[in-house]
Amino acid sequence: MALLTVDIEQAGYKPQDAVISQVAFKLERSCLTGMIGANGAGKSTTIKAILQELPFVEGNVIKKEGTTYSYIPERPIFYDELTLWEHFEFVAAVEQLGEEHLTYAKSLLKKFRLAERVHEFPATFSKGMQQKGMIALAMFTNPDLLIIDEPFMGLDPGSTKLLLDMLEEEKEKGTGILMCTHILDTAQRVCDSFVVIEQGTVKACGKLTEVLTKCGAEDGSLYSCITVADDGNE
Ligand SMILES: Nc1ncnc2c1ncn2[C@@H]1O[C@H](COP(=O)(O)OP(=O)(O)OP(=O)(O)O)[C@@H](O)[C@H]1O
Repeated sequence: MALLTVDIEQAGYKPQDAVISQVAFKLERSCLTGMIGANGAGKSTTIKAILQELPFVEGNVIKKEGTTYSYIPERPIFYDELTLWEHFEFVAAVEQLGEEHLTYAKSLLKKFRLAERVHEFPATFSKGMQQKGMIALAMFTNPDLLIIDEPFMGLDPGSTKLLLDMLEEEKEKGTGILMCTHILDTAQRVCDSFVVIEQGTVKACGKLTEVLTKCGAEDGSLYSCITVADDGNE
C-alpha cells in the first residue's frame, strides 16, 4: 500500500467553492515526487488538503496506518518566544522522541552551519537560515513522509546542494517525499515521479517520460509542461 493515497474530488477554502478538483496521485516509500505547476495552479491548496487544513474537501486522503509525516512550509513559521533549540526540545517533548533524535538534530544543525546559533531566536536569522532551521526541524523526527513546499527559496548554492544530498539520504532510509517547486531543471534531475497541476486539476502524473508525453513536451523539458494562464490583458 502507498504511504499516502490522494483522491480528491473537490476542495477549496469555502464550502462548495472548489479551487482544486479531480486531484489523484500516490506517494510511495523511497520516492521523491515533484509537484509542479504555474502560480495559482493549486499546488499549495493540494498540500493543505493533504494536511487537513482546508474547510472544504470532498474525496479521500488515505494515509497508510502508522505513517508519520513532517511538513516544511514555503514560509518558515517559528514561535517568537522560543530559541531554535527550544523548538527541537518542544517537538521532542510533544512527540515523545528519545535522546537519539536530539543527537540527530545536532548533526543536522551542524551540517546546515546553524550549530553556533541554536540558542538564538529564529526571528533574528536570515531567510535562508530560517529555512534551514525548518528543514532540520522537519527531518529530526525521522518521518515516513516529508511534504515540502518550495524548499530552495532563499538557500545559497552550498545549502541547496546539501539539501539535495539530504533528500537522497532520506529516500535511501525509505522516506517518501512530496516536493513542490518551480525549479524545474533541478526537479527534472532529482525527482522519481511528477504531478503536474494545471488550473486546479492533474494534467499529468507519473514518471518523467510519461509526463512529458502526456504534456506533449517534445523538447523533453518539464518547462514545456507548464502552461501559464492568459490573464486576458494585452
Ligand atoms: N487562503 C485562501 N483563500 C482563498 N483562496 C485561496 C487561498 N489560498 C489560495 N487561494 C486560491 O487558490 C488558487 C490556487 O492557489 P495555490 O496557492 O494553491 O497555488 P500554487 O499552485 O501553490 O501557486 P504558487 O506557485 O504561486 O505558490 C488561487 O486561485 C488562489 O488565489
